Amino acid sequence: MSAVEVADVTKVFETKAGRAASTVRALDAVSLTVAEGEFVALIGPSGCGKSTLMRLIADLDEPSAGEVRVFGMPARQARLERAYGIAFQQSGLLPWRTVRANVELPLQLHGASAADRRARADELIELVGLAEFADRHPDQLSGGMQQRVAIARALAEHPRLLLMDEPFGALDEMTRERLQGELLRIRAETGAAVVFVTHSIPEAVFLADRVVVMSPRPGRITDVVTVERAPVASAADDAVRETEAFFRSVTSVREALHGREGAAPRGAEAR
Ligand SMILES: Nc1ncnc2c1ncn2[C@@H]1O[C@H](COP(=O)(O)OP(=O)(O)OP(=O)(O)O)[C@@H](O)[C@H]1O
Repeated sequence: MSAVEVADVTKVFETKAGRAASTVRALDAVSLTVAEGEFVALIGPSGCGKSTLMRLIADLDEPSAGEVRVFGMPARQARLERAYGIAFQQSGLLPWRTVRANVELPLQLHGASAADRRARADELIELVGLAEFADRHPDQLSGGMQQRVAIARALAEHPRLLLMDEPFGALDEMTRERLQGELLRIRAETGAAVVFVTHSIPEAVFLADRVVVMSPRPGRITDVVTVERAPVASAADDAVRETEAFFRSVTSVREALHGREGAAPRGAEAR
């Protein structure tokens, strides 16, 4: 079974400017399959529909045509069964709650006992390296630490899928690279599939098994680059970033994104 199956999905938004109504075709016949445990990065120019696609997978909006399935279920059912965790660019933490209380929130909303909540939250806070900060409030943490809390919260209910929309977009480069390594380590521990939106080619290549390249609006999938892995000890190792294999994959994604003279798009299938 696949983690995510997007089949021939089109999304058209109706917009109103004054009295005139118009439509925006954000996604056009997009098909994408993400296997269980697979890490897929979505990359493409601003406005090409990456966030729209994520919102459709998360059932925060509905496709105009086509179908989204998550672990074989309709997107609505997957949301109700809490089959995935979400971390978006703004960490979305509640400022009046401590780190621990933020991580506990989804468990509390879904009726876990106080003792279970606390045990799970402490385990996750440890996993993201914030044990000393469990009783702090978000405004006492750096941006990178806040994102780690958001990731811990997304993992609270043992999701087999993480949906991440530019979660590291607002961070400085060093923090960002450190969190990328941490995300890979966490993913190796949890075995979760990840769909990850980014504007950064090196970030996509470092993290993903496959990089899905989208075209300017209306968003279509124009290329899928399978990342070449260098034979290093661990995928999360920073040394990966200096390997020939890494550079080759970066070049492949860059060419797919910016187009090669005379190269025709390879079609819309992701697999
Ligand atoms: N609720 C909405 N109503 C009308 N148009 C929308 C709505 N949401 C998105 N759009 C339009 O759909 C297109 C795709 O937007 P989306 O946010 O998915 O792009 P994106 O690839 O995530 O962009 P960015 O990289 O800049 O975050 C844009 O033209 C946007 O203006």
